[in-house]
This record gives sequence, C-alpha cells and structure tokens, in this order.
Amino acid sequence: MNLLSVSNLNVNFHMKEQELAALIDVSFTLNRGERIAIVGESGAGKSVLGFSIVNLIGKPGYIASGSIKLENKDITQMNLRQLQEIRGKRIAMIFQDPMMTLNPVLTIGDQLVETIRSHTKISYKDARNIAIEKLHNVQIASPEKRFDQYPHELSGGMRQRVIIASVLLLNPDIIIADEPTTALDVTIQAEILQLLLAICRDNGVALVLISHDLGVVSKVAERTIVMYAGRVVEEGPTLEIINDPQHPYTQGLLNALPQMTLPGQRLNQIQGSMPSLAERPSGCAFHPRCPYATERCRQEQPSFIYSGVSSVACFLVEDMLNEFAEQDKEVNE
Ligand SMILES: Nc1ncnc2c1ncn2[C@@H]1O[C@H](COP(=O)(O)OP(=O)(O)OP(=O)(O)O)[C@@H](O)[C@H]1O
Repeated sequence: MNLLSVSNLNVNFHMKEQELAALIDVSFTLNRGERIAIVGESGAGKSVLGFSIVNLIGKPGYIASGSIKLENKDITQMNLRQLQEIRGKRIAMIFQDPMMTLNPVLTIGDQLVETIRSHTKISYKDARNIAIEKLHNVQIASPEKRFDQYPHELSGGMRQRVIIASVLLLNPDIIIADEPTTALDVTIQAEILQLLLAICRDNGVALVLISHDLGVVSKVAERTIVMYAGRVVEEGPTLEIINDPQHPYTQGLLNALPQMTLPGQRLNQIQGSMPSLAERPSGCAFHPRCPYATERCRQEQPSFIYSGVSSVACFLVEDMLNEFAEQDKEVNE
C-alpha cells in the first residue's frame, strides 16, 4: 500500500463571489521512505498542494473534491482532533523561513524540550538529553551551548537545522519541505539539502520537497512532479526528467537553469509568465508560452500519456507517439 495517495484533488479559492481553481485533478503517490519533488514557477500551486496534504488550506481556500489518503485514512474526511494527531507526528512541514515556526521568545532548548514533553511523559533532564542528541544529529556544533540560545542568535542555516531536529523529535513518516533552502546562501543551501537527504534516508522518512528549482531537486528527489497553473504536467523519475524532459514547460524550466548556459550567455528564461487563477488560459494552460502550441492546444486539455520516459500531459508528445506507432505499423506490414 502507498504511504500517501493523492487522487483527483481539486482545491478552489472562493474569491469575490467566484470559484477559482488553484489545483485541478492532482494525483500522485508517495511510498514509505521515498523522496519526491514538486517543481514549477511561482504560482504553479506547489504550496497550496503542500498545505492541502495536511488539510491546512485556509480560507478562502478549500478542498472541493478528491482524496488524500494516508495509508487507508482519507485526510480530507478527518475531524480536527484526527488532523492534530497526524500533523507533526505523521506528516511534518518545514518552511522557507524557520522564524515562521520558531518562537522568538523561547530558547532553542526550551522549544525542543516542550515538543518532546508534550508527547512523552519524561523528566526535563531526559528531554534535555534527547534534544541535545538531536541537535548533534543535525550537525550543530556545541549543542549544549546552542540549547540555551534564542533563535535570533543563530544563523539562518543553523535555524533550519534546529527545525529539522524539532521535526525529527516526533518521528514523522513524511516531511513536506516547502522551499526549505531558498532563503539561505548557496553554500549553506547545499549543506541543508544534504542534511535533509541524509536524515530522511537514515530514518526511512519520506520527503516531499517543494522547489522552483529543478537543479536543486535533482540532487535529492528520486521522482519529480512538474506543476503548471494548478495541474501536474509531467511526472517521472528525476534523472529521466532532467536528461530527457518531455513537456515543453519542463524543457523551459531546465533551459532556464544557470548551469545549462555557457559562461557569458544570458539565461534562457521562458517567455511570458504564470497566469493568475482568474486568467487561466483555455485548453493546455501553458499554450500561450509554448513554442509548439497548435490550435488543439488552445482548445483542449491534454490527458496523461506515458512517453517511455515520464507521464506527460501534452499533445505534442501524444502526436509523436502516434506517429511512431504508425511507422511501426508500416514497417511490420
Ligand atoms: N490565500 C490565497 N488566496 C487567494 N489565492 C491564493 C492564496 N494562496 C495562493 N493563492 C493563489 O494560488 C495560486 C498558487 O499559489 P501557490 O502559493 O501554491 O504557488 P507556488 O507554486 O507555491 O508559488 P511560490 O513559489 O511563489 O510560493 C497562485 O495563483 C496564488 O496567487
């Protein structure tokens, strides 16, 4: 059984008497210990998806239809008490800004001890020992000293390590990390990603890494889901997607990566921008930005097709596969 199965998830925002779709028919699965990435430009719907997984999508947003099953229990049908049981303990979230989660007026140690003691009846001294061990596990030097410090006394990278330590205290099955390194210096970003990878691998924790950067996720995630305007447009093994992207949007994201460009060359940004919810184009929402768009793309929504590399929603790929099938037929006749 999959650890998490998201099926035909639709999330809307109720805005000014209008229903605006933020997620449309999103489906994917996550196995125990697996690491997947959700990528796409700003506004693609990555964070809405991350929050929806723990049923934390606040007003004006709501889950309109679909299911999110944690093993066999549907998170969309859970009451508040059941949701509180899974948030943090089974599914933990890490955000871009650690200060969103850390309490600025409590020491690092007190926050960790409070988390431990809210779930386990142990003495302060024992909880302190566990907290210090966890700080050590996330490679914080002099953990005894850090234990007594306040969040503002730590660097951004160190604060993110503290968050990872605090998330681990409850032994979650899944960590959802929403742009966890975007606010950090490049060298620190790599360290934190490596730490997340090691922690998840060593503890059998599944990871959903949300990022706008395909380069970042390629180092961590086994599988990648590419989102555009609230829909999944391509999904498959990360390496295959990086080496042979099928959807023109995925190709555009890869071309825009700095390392794909020669020194002195300008980055090949995708022309145009992500549409707002109210202005989602008809047919394939990417068509106004797609160099290969046809009339059909403007009219119809492509369904998913397996390309041999990944699952992709694109008429271009569908036509190409049909053409190959025709050629095979001719050769065999
Ligand atoms: N609370 C909200 N009210 C109205 N619209 C919202 C709200 N939150 C998100 N949206 C809209 O939903 C769409 C998806 O937003 P989301 O934050 O999931 O994008 P994202 O891919 O995570 O982008 P970013 O990387 O910038 O966070 C966007 O068009 C956004 O404007």
